[in-house]
Amino acid sequence: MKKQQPDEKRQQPDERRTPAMPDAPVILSGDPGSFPWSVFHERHPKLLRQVLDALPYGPAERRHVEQLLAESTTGVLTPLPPDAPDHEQWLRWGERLWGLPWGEVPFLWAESYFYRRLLHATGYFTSGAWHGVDPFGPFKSAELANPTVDDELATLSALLDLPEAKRRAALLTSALWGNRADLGFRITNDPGSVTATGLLVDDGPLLWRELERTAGGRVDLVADNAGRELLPDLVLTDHLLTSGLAAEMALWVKPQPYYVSDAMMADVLAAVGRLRRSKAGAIGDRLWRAIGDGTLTVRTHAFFCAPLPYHELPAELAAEFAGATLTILKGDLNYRRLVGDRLWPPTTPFAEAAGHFPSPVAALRTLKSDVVTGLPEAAVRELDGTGEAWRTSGRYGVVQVCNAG
Ligand SMILES: O=P(O)(O)OC[C@@]1(O)O[C@H](CO)[C@@H](O)[C@@H]1O
Repeated sequence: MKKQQPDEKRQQPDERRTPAMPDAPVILSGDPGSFPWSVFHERHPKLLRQVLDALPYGPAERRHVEQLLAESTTGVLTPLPPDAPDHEQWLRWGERLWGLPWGEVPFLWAESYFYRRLLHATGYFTSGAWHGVDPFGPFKSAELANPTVDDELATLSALLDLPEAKRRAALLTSALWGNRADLGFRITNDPGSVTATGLLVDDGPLLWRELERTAGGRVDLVADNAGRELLPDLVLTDHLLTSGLAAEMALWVKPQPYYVSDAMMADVLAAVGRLRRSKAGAIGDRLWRAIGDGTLTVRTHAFFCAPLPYHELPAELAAEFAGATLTILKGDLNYRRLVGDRLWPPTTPFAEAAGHFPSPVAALRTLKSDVVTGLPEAAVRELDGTGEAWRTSGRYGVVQVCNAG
């Protein structure tokens, strides 16, 4: 008999919205040598060292961070303390998982919980001096302050002068490859050595056709990383609004620090401010006004830091997305949550894995984890033949669309 995977035991909240998931194995992180194992045993130790170097946390916070590292690499899952504001919520999310070694629960679940525990260790939710201090804040600020960002913004601004077809392709390309800029990924990958090589699926033309077909509606963009990824996302947002392809936009961000550089409201404000002080100042000013008059709403929800796939969207969030003419999901983690963090055969049709989403959906994603769907068989054969870690190298990307009319 097949061994039951931990997240198969959990009751699905709404069977009507949850298609029968095929039997692809859920990704776990306990296998030495696997990518998820390296995240816990190589990436996280470096990350925690950088966090402790970047801010003068006191002995108690430092001790808690060291304890988290030990627990998440060699220990078992223990719940948040009872006075944590989301203690009950996590107890439910982790039902039947508490007490298991971290490597034996779904990778997506364990990574999400790691970031939540880091906030606990650094006092983010505890009343006291460190309350509300983003442990990744120094990295995010340093990235935006980098003088090379000025050149990138000048280039992005110049895209708007290109002829329509070229402009569209360039805007998507910038938003897509901007996803390589995530700070978590760069902890174990030298950005200089990672050159983008290939778009494995390009549904870009279909995406623009869908935007034209539904012009005048509300387009949602589920952001991923702050800084260098969010800047091109904002330029794309501005274009969709000024061109009339979207009458309104919703930009969904994380409610709290997560996966190192994931964008929160504070990061949106910092990025818009950075745009306003650059050669792309006109774009920044338009976005500022759009936020002010409600044409662009920045939104968030606790579910964006939940350890669950989008098959389990809470009803109120599913209803919000159902009102979008198109939802654009950025990045690797959103992709994992959209299709389910499973070892799908890479030729599994994207629509089969993503068709449950409440609106037409487009994924702009650089491949930085094992999950992938919708690839042509010949491409998979060729990539496998290279011996390269193509699923996790950040050198490949996809633009995939599903549920379009
Ligand atoms: O969502 P993002 O920012 O594109 O990527 C998140 C990421 O860095 O985190 C995971 C490993 O920690 C991988 O799935 C992926 O590489």
